[in-house]
Amino acid sequence: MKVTKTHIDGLLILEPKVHGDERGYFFESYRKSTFEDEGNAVNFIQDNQARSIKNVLRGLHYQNNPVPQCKLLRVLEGSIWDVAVDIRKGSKTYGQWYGIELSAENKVQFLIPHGFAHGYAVLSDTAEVFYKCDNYYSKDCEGGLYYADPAINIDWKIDISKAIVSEKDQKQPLLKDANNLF
Ligand SMILES: Cc1cn([C@H]2C[C@H](O)[C@@H](COP(=O)(O)OP(=O)(O)O[C@H]3O[C@@H](C)C(=O)[C@@H](O)[C@H]3O)O2)c(=O)[nH]c1=O
Repeated sequence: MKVTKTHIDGLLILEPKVHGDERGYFFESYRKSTFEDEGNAVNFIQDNQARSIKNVLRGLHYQNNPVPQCKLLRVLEGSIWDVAVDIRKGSKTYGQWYGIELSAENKVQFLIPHGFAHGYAVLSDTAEVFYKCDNYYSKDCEGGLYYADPAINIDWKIDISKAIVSEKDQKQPLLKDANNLF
């Protein structure tokens, strides 16, 4: 697994070594020691899978303390533009976002630690997204930010006027009004 750091501390890009042959391919999709080697030991305890159609935009979401979630994202079918926003108060990159295309074809994975809001937009006709989490889902601790907050100014790589967004996500607060950040 090739691990690349981004300019935002803690966000990692992972690229598995794919062994191709006449049968198809094989790769290790998860190896715990990868994160230990990075000094970032994570104990994943929940897996999620979501299917979406083109232009669906999910997010921005995070979970508050005491159950923050570290997420390891990958795409099983199609492609998405995956975005993490640094919401760690005091971080030198607070309020900044990082985006990366994850697809079934490129097999890239994205590690989003505690202290980030996360969302993605679907670029392909359909996309099947799979992610591991290090804490269980807690409805009571859900937090969110408005995906089109001008202060964050995310380029979602889709026509935002065509974005398909849940009712909940249309009403998420702006970063300046969110009072439960990290
Ligand atoms: C996230 C989650 C949702 N649910 C339920 C709640 C609800 O009835 C239904 C759909 O939930 P949502 O609308 O919140 O699903 P979704 O908008 O896909 O939420 C996800 O968005 C991405 C961007 C993330 O980062 C994830 O952590 C998660 O928040 O599934 C669970 O049972 N377990 C879970 O872990």
